[in-house]
Amino acid sequence: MAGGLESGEAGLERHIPPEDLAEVKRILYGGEARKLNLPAAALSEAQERHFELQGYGFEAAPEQLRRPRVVRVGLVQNKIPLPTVTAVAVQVAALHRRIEAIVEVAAMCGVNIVCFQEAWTMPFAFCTREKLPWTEFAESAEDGPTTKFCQELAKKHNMVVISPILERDDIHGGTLWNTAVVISNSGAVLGKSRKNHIPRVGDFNESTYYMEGNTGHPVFQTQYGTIAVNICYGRHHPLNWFMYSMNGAEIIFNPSATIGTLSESLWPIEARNAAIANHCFTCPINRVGTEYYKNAFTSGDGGKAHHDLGHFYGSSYVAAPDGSRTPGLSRTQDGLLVVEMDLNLCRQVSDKWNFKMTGRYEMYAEKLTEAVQPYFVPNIIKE
Ligand SMILES: NC(=O)NCCC(=O)O
Repeated sequence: MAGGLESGEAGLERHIPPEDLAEVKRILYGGEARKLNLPAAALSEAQERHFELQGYGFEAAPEQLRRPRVVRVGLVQNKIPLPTVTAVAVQVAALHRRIEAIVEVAAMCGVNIVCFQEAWTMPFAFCTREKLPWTEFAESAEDGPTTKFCQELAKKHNMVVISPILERDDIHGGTLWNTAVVISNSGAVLGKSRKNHIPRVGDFNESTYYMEGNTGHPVFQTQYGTIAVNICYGRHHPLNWFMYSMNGAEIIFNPSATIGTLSESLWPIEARNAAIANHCFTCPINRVGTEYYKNAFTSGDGGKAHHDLGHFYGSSYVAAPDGSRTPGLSRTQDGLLVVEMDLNLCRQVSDKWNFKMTGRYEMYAEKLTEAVQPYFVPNIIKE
């Protein structure tokens, strides 16, 4: 349910007495995030184009030997602009136009790396279990029309673009994957990262469509920092975040599609905890709106057949390695969140808390190797 609440933060601002608000935010959010001074032209374009624009910044302490490594990321959340019965090519074109308009504003705000929501070129139709027309939205990650479109955006705006799509892998028998394509600011395709964990919960029937990813935990060395993409349900797997971090990711994006009744109470916790545990920035992004399907589907739970998966609650935010976070974008509106961060904060927090240094990885590696064997005997001490 969307309910009447625009965002959790709006609720706090409305109901917490002004004299307590700063302390409440310190306890809940690790402090009041610094507001970015975004260009007036960008704010008015966002208003004109009907999306929310918010900007925040995270600082690091000055160092003697390293210059600040300041980067601006842009997180985009959006509704599907057309009904799901519209012709596939028309829906894709409308989404391209919508994203193009938002990315133009991101460029005005000096964004260096932009990330879109999971499967951004299509409705999140995996709940239906119907193959057509949904599999027709799948494209080549290397040279499909959406990748070409994003390459143009990247070159035009000198921006790294993370484009999560439904991938059709023609060199492997047309296999489908849920894939984030990472495009350098030069316009070159740097590579791709496939979704490792596929949900088996509620109406998220994604295993009907595509396979568990086989690209591991790649990180991408960009001009602006070392980045990785942990797609949606991978958010619930601490070891998945950890593996990207082990490969050196300083920013881990988490393009998602998830609904209020299922996960809204988990949303503020999981990515934020991953930022703390791995001394990195995390950027969870969720789509917005309710998407309706012509044919009703059931949840296999004896309940009534229905035409929608539920309300995608947006609320995209950024969490920093020191545990602080930005407010979330709206629960109901399209939005662009611009966040400036000094990546030096990652090592500074690591040197303070030493989670990487104190992690007993060799002990876990040895025991995990045993635990995944079929005849593993758990270490339980009995009387
Ligand atoms: N897209 C996706 O994996 N959704 C599953 C639900 C969730 O992870 O909250």
